[in-house]
Amino acid sequence: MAASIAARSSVTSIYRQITARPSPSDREPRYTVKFREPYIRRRNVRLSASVNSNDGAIDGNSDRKAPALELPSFDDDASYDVVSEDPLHLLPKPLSSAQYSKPVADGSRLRVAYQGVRGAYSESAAEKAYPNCEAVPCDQFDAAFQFRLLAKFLFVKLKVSINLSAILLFLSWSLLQAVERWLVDRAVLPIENSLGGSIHRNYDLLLRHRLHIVGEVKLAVRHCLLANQGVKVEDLKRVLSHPQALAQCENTLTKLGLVREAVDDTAGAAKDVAFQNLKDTGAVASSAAASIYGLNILAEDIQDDCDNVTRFLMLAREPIIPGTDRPFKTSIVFSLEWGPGALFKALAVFALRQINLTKIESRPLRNQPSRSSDIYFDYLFYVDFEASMADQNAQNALRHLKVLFLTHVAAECLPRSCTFSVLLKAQI
Ligand SMILES: O=C(O)C(=O)C[C@]1(C(=O)O)C=C[C@@H](O)C=C1
Repeated sequence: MAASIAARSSVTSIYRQITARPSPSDREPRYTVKFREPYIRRRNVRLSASVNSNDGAIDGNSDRKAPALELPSFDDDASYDVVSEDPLHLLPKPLSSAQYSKPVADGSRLRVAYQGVRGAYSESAAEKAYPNCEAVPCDQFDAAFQFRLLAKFLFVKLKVSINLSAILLFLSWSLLQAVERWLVDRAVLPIENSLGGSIHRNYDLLLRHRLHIVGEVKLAVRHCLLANQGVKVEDLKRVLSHPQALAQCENTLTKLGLVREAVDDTAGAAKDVAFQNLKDTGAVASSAAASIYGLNILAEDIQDDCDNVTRFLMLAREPIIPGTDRPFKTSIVFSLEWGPGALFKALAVFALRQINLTKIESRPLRNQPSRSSDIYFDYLFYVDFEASMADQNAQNALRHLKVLFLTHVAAECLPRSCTFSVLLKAQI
C-alpha cells in the first residue's frame, strides 16, 4: 500500500544504528540497519515523494531488519532508470517555472514584496526580475501575524483601499507571509552572496513557508559609505547596515575603525541616519538609498571585492510546470541516514547521469533528538542541479536517490525529500 509522505505533517520515524558488516560472500561491505529506540520526527518539510509501506516501517517496529543497502554502482545505475513518459507519480512533484513581468490575471501589475525600505538591494532585485512590478517594502520579521482579522475586515468587509506597503509595514507582516496571505504575488529573498556565502536564515525560511521558488536573479551589489551633508569620514564613529552588507565591507570598515551596528536592511540604515540627522554615524547602503534619503556619498565601492554579487530567489504561492524546451535548474532538499559515504552516494546519482550540481548547502536538522553518541548531527542537504524535473534524466536521478535511501535504509521515509522548486535559468 502506497503511503504518501506528503500527507503526513509529522512523520513518525525511528532511530537506527547503521553498522557496516563485511559479508563473507562478497567483497563489498553490507549495511544492516538496527533499530533502537523510537522517536518522533516532526518536520515542517514539505514532502512529496511516496513510500511503499511494504518496505517497512514508519511504524517504529523495533526489531525489523532492513535489507542491505547497495552502493550506487557505476555499471548498473541504468537499472534505476526508466524511459516511461509518466513516472512523476513516484517522484517529488515537479514545480515551478517563471512568470516574469507578466501582469497578474486581473490585469494589475505583479506585486513583489521585498524585505526593507525603499532603496534596499532587494528592491533592485525585484525590479530586475520583474521590470514592471510594483515593489512592495515589507518587514522582515517572521512573526505571527496578529492583525489578520483586522486586515480581512478592512479589505473584505469595508473594501478599504489602503496603500499596501503602509499596511504591510504597519502590521509588521513578514515578507513571506505577505505572499502566503495573498497580499502580494511574489517575494524576493536573498539567498547567497559571492563574498559572504549562503544566507542561512533564508535557507531555513524556505522550509518554514509553503512557497515555491519560481526564479532567481543575480545582482551586483556596490556598497557606498553614506552620511549626512557636511559630515566627513573623520567625524564618523559608528556605521549602520544590514549584517550581510557590514560583512561584505569588512576590510574598509576595519581600516576606518568604525563600530558596526546591524539593522534590518541597508536602506533602513540610510533612512535612520538621515531621519535622526546623525552626525557621528554613517550607513553602508546603495547609491539609490543616498539619493532617496538625501545623504552624501563619502566613499563608493567599499565592498571587499569589486565583483560582489548577491543571488536572490523569487518565491510564489504556486509552482509552475517545468518543461524541456529551455534549460532549467532544480532545487531539492533532503536528509540522509548517516553512514560511510552516504553523501557521496547521494551525489553520485547526479554525477552518473552527467547532471551538473551548481550548489550544495547543509543545515542542521532542527528539533531532532541527539544521537546516542552526541557527536552526530542530522543535516538537511540543499542541492541545486542543472536539469528540469520534466527531464527523464533528472527523474531517474531522483528515483535513484529515493531507491538508495528510501527503499533500503528507510523504512522511515528517508530521504525526507524533495523538490521545492524548479527554476528557469534561461529567463533570468
Ligand atoms: O539590506 C538590503 O538592502 C538587502 O536587500 C539585503 C541584503 C542581504 O540580505 O544580503 C541584500 C543584498 C546585499 O547582499 C546586502 C543585504
